[in-house]
Amino acid sequence: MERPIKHIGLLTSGGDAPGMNAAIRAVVCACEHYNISVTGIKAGYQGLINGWFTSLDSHSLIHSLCRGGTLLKSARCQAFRTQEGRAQAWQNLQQSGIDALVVIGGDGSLTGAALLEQEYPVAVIGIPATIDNDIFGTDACIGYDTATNTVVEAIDKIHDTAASHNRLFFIEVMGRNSGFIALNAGIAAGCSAILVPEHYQPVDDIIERFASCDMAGDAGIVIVAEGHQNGGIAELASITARRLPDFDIRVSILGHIQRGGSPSCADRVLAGRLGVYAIEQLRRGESGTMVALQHQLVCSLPLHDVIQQQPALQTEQLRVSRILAM
Ligand SMILES: Nc1ncnc2c1ncn2[C@@H]1O[C@H](COP(=O)(O)OP(=O)(O)O)[C@@H](O)[C@H]1O
Ligand SMILES: O=P(O)(O)OC[C@H]1O[C@](O)(COP(=O)(O)O)[C@@H](O)[C@@H]1O
Ligand SMILES: [Mg+2]
Repeated sequence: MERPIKHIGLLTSGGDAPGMNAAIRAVVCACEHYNISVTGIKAGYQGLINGWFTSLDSHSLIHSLCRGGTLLKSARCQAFRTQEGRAQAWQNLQQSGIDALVVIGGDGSLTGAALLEQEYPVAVIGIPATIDNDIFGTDACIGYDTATNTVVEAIDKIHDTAASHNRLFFIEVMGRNSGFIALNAGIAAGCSAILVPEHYQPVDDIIERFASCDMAGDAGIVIVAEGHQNGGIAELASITARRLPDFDIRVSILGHIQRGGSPSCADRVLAGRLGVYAIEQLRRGESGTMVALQHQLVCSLPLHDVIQQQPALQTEQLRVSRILAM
């Protein structure tokens, strides 16, 4: 039984991710298709609390598909973590006549969405978007494919100079608590070693790996997720330098270039499919769920299941990464 959703609110929250604009566009196009009006909420939950609302239509989103970042802007908002903050958010939704909220964001944003849905009578649906790819229940999050490609391109370039100078590079990539970027970019860029937060690998393993290679005359790249468990990347490099004095070692932190840029084809298509499906699920009366991709098909699952679990790195991929490391 379809329920009459007439007016939705839409926001992007947490770290921006390439493809968020494509998701905004998909939601707006689906709403126009199904005669639902859309209010854009600026700067995530901060704008929801402060009432930073704006109208959105598909004409205002021409050319947005190829742009990184988010036209709605994003934020990390402490106030939404409090009951008072969420009460204010609910009041603003009610005053604007919004009967469903679509949240595009990462694991934190989806946690906030689940709480709001639990506490107040408003339909809420989540769309997974984070370069970290650390959301349970979906094969991919919007932004991850683009970010990983950005990392691979950057490492390929560093590899050129590393090889020319016979240097060993430690390259830090994003991933506060998750190693998806490091693992997959590490495989794709042919890194010598991959350090991820999920699996502790002692520094000794890295040192042993290079010491046994007689590497003073060759290049090597160690890719390190920022959340890895061996201290900072600078410390990692300096321990290695002390133990392998013949090696010419450099550190490179890729930083926020990983979050920007035009979204890949895969991210645009994912955003399009999930955006449309989110509106169709709301029309079917669904709430408190996240739309997802599983085995190449769109589906949805309860937000509570999503936020209580962490997606695991596949052991098969870890094994492959070790076999392919040179
Ligand atoms: N436990 C929580 N309760 C309520 N709101 C939360 C919670 N965790 C995160 N949020 C909200 O979601 C926002 C984005 O979360 P964050 O973890 O920074 O990014 P992401 O959604 O990309 O993982 C936070 O700034 C906060 O407003
Ligand atoms: O830009 P900020 O606020 O410093 O955040 C950096 C963090 O955001 C991310 O890029 C994305 O994380 P979220 O999707 O959880 O926001 C992390 O990889 C990184 O640790
Ligand atoms: Mg997150």
